[in-house]
Amino acid sequence: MCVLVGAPGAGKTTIGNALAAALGVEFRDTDQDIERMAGKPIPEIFVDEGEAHFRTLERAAVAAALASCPGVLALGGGAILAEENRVALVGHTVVHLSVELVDAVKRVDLGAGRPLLAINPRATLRYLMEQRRPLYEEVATATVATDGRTREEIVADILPLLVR
Ligand SMILES: Nc1ncnc2c1ncn2[C@@H]1O[C@H](COP(=O)(O)OP(=O)(O)O)[C@@H](O)[C@H]1O
Ligand SMILES: O=C(O)C1=C[C@@H](OP(=O)(O)O)[C@@H](O)[C@H](O)C1
Ligand SMILES: [Mg+2]
Repeated sequence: MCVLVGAPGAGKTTIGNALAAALGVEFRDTDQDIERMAGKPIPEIFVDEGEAHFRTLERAAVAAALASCPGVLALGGGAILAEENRVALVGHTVVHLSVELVDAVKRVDLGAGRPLLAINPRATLRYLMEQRRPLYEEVATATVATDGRTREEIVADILPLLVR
């Protein structure tokens, strides 16, 4: 199993899908699992129940996804904030998809659905990325840079990192 971590806009969901397709294995994304568990989209969970409740659902989703062992698993950008999740990742192949602020801002601008970035996405992303970078590095067994690179180039970089 390969777990993808990184900042919002790093491409975890996109690259995870492409990587799983290239390998012919199952793809899971904890954000999609959380939406299914909650029966509503992530922005609504934040509005109705708050971030703390989202993080509780996220810890359950990470534990369940790791236990079910899909071929490729994308985590939400903030999943590594919980020590419980960082501990659960030990022993797995964890790839940090790194991204600099310029590309991350461009990419998150492409889509809605990230409640933490609803207001002033650039400043918020800069803060989140500074706060979290050491945690992504702590859990990662490898880092792949995504800036200015195509999905195909990134997938090609990840494939040799996977022990079969
Ligand atoms: N390497 C890339 N180059 C250009 N755009 C990308 C790349 N990877 C992802 N994207 C785009 O960036 C946006 C965010 O990607 P997403 O996979 O949702 O990131 P994450 O799950 O890490 O937040 C999407 O619109 C996606 O199509
Ligand atoms: O950075 C975060 O705290 C979050 C990132 C999102 O996932 P992506 O990193 O896939 O955008 C999603 O889990 C939620 O909006 C919270
Ligand atoms: Mg995602």
